[in-house]
Amino acid sequence: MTTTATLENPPTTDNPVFSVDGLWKVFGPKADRVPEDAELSALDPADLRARTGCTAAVRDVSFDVRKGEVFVVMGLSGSGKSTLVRCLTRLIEPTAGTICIDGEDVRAMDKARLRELRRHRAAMVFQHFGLLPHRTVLDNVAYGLEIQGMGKAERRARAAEVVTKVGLEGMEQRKPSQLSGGQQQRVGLARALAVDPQVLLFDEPFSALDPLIRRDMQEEVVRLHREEGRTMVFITHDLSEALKLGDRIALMRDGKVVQLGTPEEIVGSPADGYVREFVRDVPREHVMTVRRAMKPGDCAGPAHPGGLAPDAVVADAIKVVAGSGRPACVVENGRCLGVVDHERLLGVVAGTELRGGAAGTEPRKEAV
Ligand SMILES: Nc1ncnc2c1ncn2[C@@H]1O[C@H](COP(=O)(O)OP(=O)(O)OP(=O)(O)O)[C@@H](O)[C@H]1O
Repeated sequence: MTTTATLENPPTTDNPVFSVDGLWKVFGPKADRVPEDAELSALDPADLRARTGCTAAVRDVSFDVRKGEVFVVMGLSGSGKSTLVRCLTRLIEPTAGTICIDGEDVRAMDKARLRELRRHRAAMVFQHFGLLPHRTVLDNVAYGLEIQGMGKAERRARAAEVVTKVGLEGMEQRKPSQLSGGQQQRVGLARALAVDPQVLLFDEPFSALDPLIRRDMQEEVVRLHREEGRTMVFITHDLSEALKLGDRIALMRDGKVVQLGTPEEIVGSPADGYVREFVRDVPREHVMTVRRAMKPGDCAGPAHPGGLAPDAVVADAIKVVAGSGRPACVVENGRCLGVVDHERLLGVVAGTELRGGAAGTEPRKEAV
């Protein structure tokens, strides 16, 4: 389920695109006092509401979005996902904390700078695509460029390029009502892409689509990400979507980030009982990699049978091991990093490799 595709520009840890620290968004009367007051800020949501009439939609959240990654914000309805992502460009005003984009303080931006941020640097793709009904596909896609003041010929040429990129070639002159839901969503995506933003912010963009079209669109995002290495922040309440798209996932509950990690870390080393329950039914073999499943160490043989890449998922390794009837090597740059056999692979499927309490990305314990 994970995106193991090789990126031309893999995510980097230096110079995050967004850097968020101690972020709070409290709705309700005298919201400002909540983050400042140790007693109030420690209350659970129901008690806080009873005491103050306030809802803390985002509670003391800190994270970086790295350049080139797909950063997924996941959680159940009401956990604070939309509020958090809207705070990034101040579509919702944060109550406390800091937000920087490329080192620039978003909370200190004036109106003009904010407009520039939303138009050029961090474009949002909404669930309801916000298409203009009387305009053609091409003009809808060109709309963001028009707002930026780009001339007609230039913006139409640019829009035509992006329309092709999202697979809508030949539909340029249609109106939105003449498109399917998935095609409309592609127009919304193309419109955001046309302005060539540094970051794309997706707010549950595919939740209204039927499952097959949804899968198509997910693959489209994976493809765009692979080809362009564009930084994306993606909200979803759908775990399989999060696991499929995310390089890293922030799992939210009651306004807090309860775990931030790769799909493999979240599924393989849940931070607490809530996360464990959340990921209980995930087919682990589609998420866990052989790097984690292998017995580390060179096989000492000359041939390295199997030749699995370290990021191959266990499901693929099972096919290799079952096909050959013998253990397979995990190989990187011609070097054997370790070996997986059927026992290790089954241990991952069964979840028994967690026994002994593996945590974070530490080497896992022996399968039993
Ligand atoms: N304008 C508002 N005024 C008061 N409370 C709000 C407001 N907007 C959101 N909330 C509350 O903040 C909490 C988080 O809402 P938010 O919409 O961010 O959650 P979400 O995880 O995006 O949910 P969903 O998946 O249903 O969209 C909820 O309890 C919600 O009721």
